[in-house]
Amino acid sequence: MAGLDDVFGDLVRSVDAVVLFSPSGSYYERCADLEDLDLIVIGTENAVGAETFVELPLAFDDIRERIRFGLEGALEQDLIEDGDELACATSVFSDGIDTVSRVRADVETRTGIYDLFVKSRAEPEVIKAVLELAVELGKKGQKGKPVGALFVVGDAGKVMNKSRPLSYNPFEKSHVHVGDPIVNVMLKEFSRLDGAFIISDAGKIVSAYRYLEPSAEGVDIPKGLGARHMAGGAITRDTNAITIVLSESDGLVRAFKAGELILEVDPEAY
Ligand SMILES: Nc1ncnc2c1ncn2[C@@H]1O[C@H](COP(=O)(O)OP(=O)(O)OP(=O)(O)O)[C@@H](O)[C@H]1O
Ligand SMILES: [Mn+2]
Repeated sequence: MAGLDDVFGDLVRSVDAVVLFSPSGSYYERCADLEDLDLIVIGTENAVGAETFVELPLAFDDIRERIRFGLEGALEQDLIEDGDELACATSVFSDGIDTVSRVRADVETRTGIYDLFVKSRAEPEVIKAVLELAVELGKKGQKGKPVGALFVVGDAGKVMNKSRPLSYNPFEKSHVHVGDPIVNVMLKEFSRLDGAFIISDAGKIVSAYRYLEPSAEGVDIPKGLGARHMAGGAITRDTNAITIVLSESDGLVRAFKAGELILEVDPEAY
């Protein structure tokens, strides 16, 4: 007679590594005792002090995104290899780990999402802060109305050369940075007006109200989107900046790098 282990055991049979997403301390301890198995912890912070850790810039509500991002990071850090079979344990319904997925590491399906944070010119914390701001802005809108915004992050000198002012720059003589709560309020306020925000590698707000004039050819953008996304994509081919774009029309937040659409998230899902 077959037991449950015979059926579900296949999920974890002869995997190359166990990947724990934000485990509790006791869960991690239990797994650390498993013999002959590589153990990788992935999460927004290394709360259990794991030896082998991959940082997530966001908690990623969508499980597939969470696992995909985490595994891209693990591949990037050479913790796993193409073709490795992995037992990924994460929480879906509760706070604790309640789900195991068997996933095959595949370099072909790499989206560049990990690259976006870790291998861009701008600091990962700056990109993370701008992404969080765009998600927050997308969630709440501006006084209840949907709002669009375009943030160009990194390589600011070159971006300034490929853009022109639409209005006076309220950040002209200031030395303020993204992530600072007061600055975030200001950015939200200014997002009602036209143009792009230009942010330096270190997160300094260089300018608001910039009209981007990239010389790069148009890039592929999803149907229904227009000039904001086209310019936002193209400037990343022209410069080493990345862009984070909140769409007023469909409410999604997108990130572009090197002319490619890398990330698409629904603010409502966070
Ligand atoms: N080249 C540009 N540089 C900076 N901002 C731009 C540029 N082109 C358009 N925008 C801004 O984007 C706004 C919306 O333009 P448009 O509707 O064509 O873009 P979109 O890609 O469809 O974005 P959305 O989904 O938010 O409507 C414009 O009002 C303007 O503020
Ligand atoms: Mn539009």
